[in-house]
Amino acid sequence: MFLTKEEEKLLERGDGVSKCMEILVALGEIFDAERLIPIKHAHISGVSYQNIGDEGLEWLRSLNVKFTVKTTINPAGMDLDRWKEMGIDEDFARKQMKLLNIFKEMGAELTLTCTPYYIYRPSIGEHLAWAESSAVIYANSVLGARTNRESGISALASAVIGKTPYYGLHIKENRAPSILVKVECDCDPSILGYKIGSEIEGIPIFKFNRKLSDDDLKALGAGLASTGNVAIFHVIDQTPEWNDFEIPSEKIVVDKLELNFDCDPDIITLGCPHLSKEELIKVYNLLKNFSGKVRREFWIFTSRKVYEDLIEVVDYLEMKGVRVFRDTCMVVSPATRRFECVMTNSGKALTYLPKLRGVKVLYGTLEDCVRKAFE
Ligand SMILES: C/C(=C\C(=O)O)CCOP(=O)(O)O
Ligand code: SF4
Repeated sequence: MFLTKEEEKLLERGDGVSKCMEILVALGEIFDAERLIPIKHAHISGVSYQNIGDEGLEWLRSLNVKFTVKTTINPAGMDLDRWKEMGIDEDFARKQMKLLNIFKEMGAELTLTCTPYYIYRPSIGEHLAWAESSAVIYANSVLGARTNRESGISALASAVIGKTPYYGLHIKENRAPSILVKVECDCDPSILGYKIGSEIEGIPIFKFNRKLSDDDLKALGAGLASTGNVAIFHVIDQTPEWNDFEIPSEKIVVDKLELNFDCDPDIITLGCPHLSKEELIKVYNLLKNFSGKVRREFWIFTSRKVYEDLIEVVDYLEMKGVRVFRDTCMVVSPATRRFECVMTNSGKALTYLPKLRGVKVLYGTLEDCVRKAFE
């Protein structure tokens, strides 16, 4: 991969910046990138102390570097104000705060959400270096911005250098669909993504018989990326780049989805990815149909921005016994180990909770989840 004189000099410094350059050069060589390109925004995952532990914390501290572009970070392992209520112990909380202080000193905004696009909405064609697969696929598919599916470490290296190797989804022709998915059922987009992700190769373009909302597209992408190596999809008549390419001849038809999860939930959870304002209001409107408080643990996850923008809605949910947490989620928090069976409407959580937290899962639509909470 070609390096400018300035980029060569960064490699020769022998410090944390050189280590970040080495990571980008190694990536560039692996993927045969011709050069590095500047990025507007990096989003780093691997922020929960639960996921990176003491070694990750010490490596981060040893880098001793500063971010040179806008940098946001993924959820931590706890709500920074209500961690005791989540059942998090003091030792974990202390180490998580130490880790967040290192990110802050490096120049990250402590956004602690997997929905940075609700805070900074990238423009079409903008080059990013984002980790967090649900955010990556949303940026590429719904916004037409350009990022590869970065790891927490490669996103961090790009945040320091301000660049990323020019390969993959940064290049227009690599964003073309390779399979048409005709959807002939009124399927939950989250579960559609969850099922299709592992069944297809390449980039899907979907044909729906209805208009999908922004939240439907978010859920479809999160589900797709959780079970498959998909970082972009298109939807005919709906996503910004659907009409820039030929419609592929290869086609599958989806007319029904079968799931077989079964356990009695000791907690119901929503917000993987973090809920949008519209999704939080939807929960509010459903809860108004039930008298009294919920009868099971019901945890909702969203970003601080959405929480603060809808504080009256949050107050109502809390009055009904729902806990609305920020800064974290069931997948990356050790709080989840208190539970055995988690009910959720999120295809991504159905994938990651058993894998990363070792709990059983039960699928329900949003309406099923709210109803179950009162049973
Ligand atoms: C482990 C996760 C996030 C994190 O550690 O920040 C959740 C899954 O990450 P993906 O990038 O969606 O695989
Ligand atoms: S809520 Fe879901 S999408 Fe967001 S960080 Fe957690 S696992 Fe990832």
